[in-house]
Amino acid sequence: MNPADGTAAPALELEAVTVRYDDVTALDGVSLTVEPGRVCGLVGMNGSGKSTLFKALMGLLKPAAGEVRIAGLPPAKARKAGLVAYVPQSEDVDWSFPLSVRDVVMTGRYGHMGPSRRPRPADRDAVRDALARVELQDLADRQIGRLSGGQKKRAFVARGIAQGASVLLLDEPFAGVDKRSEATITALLRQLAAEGRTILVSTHDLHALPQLADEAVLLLHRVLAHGTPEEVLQPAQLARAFGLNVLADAGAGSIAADRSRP
Ligand SMILES: Nc1ncnc2c1ncn2[C@@H]1O[C@H](COP(=O)(O)OP(=O)(O)OP(=O)(O)O)[C@@H](O)[C@H]1O
Repeated sequence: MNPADGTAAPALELEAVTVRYDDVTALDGVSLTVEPGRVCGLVGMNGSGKSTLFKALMGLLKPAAGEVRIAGLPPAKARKAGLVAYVPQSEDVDWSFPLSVRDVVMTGRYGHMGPSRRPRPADRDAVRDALARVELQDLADRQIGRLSGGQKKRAFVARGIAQGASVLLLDEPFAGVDKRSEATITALLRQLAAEGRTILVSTHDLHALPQLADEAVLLLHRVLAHGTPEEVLQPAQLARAFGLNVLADAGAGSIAADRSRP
């Protein structure tokens, strides 16, 4: 809540945020506001700063300048309060870790447990409900690495649901995922937003953006455009974000920029 006027704070707010890795400026004065209950698609070429933006929102990277707030709170406080959940890129997860799907979802409850981390009935109920929500209840005992790409993403979304997060950050949930799983995850994210959660999701699938997102951001270290998916997907905007090759692709009936990445 905004104490000044009693209105709800934006779900996500960045104000002139600059993040540097030594001499690389990954984010350069990024300002962005996303209101509660929205799905916002984050689009940009490889290296444009999307993962850095997520890490800044999670408080994992400290901006050299500017301010980040989640539901009006600094990221560390929002994270401690369990308000924000992160679904990382698949490469950033050790899938050989000996945890079942249920165990992974249970880690979302740690903030609700005491220091012993012993699950109580309320924690088990929350995990069961979250698994049902993403339709993974039948695979709950399977080792997490033995899921398909789409199922792994759903397990992490379930972790965020069990946590009770109001903001979900998803870094390329559709990478390496087939079209059917992509549709399932899209429908799930839309339902979660309809219930009032806020979703920021990076994606390379520009064709699917209008079905996925209420609004979109085009990033190239700065915010090049922020508007409806239709506004953001204008060829002139895409050319600025991706270079001219995307225009040639669009002419050939494909605007899925750099999907050929390894
Ligand atoms: N740990 C790091 N040390 C140095 N430079 C980094 C580091 N992480 C990212 N960068 C650089 O910061 C810039 C933004 O990287 P980031 O990973 O945020 O991009 P991205 O849009 O998520 O890319 P991708 O689509 O490939 O995941 C790039 O130039 C990248 O090389």
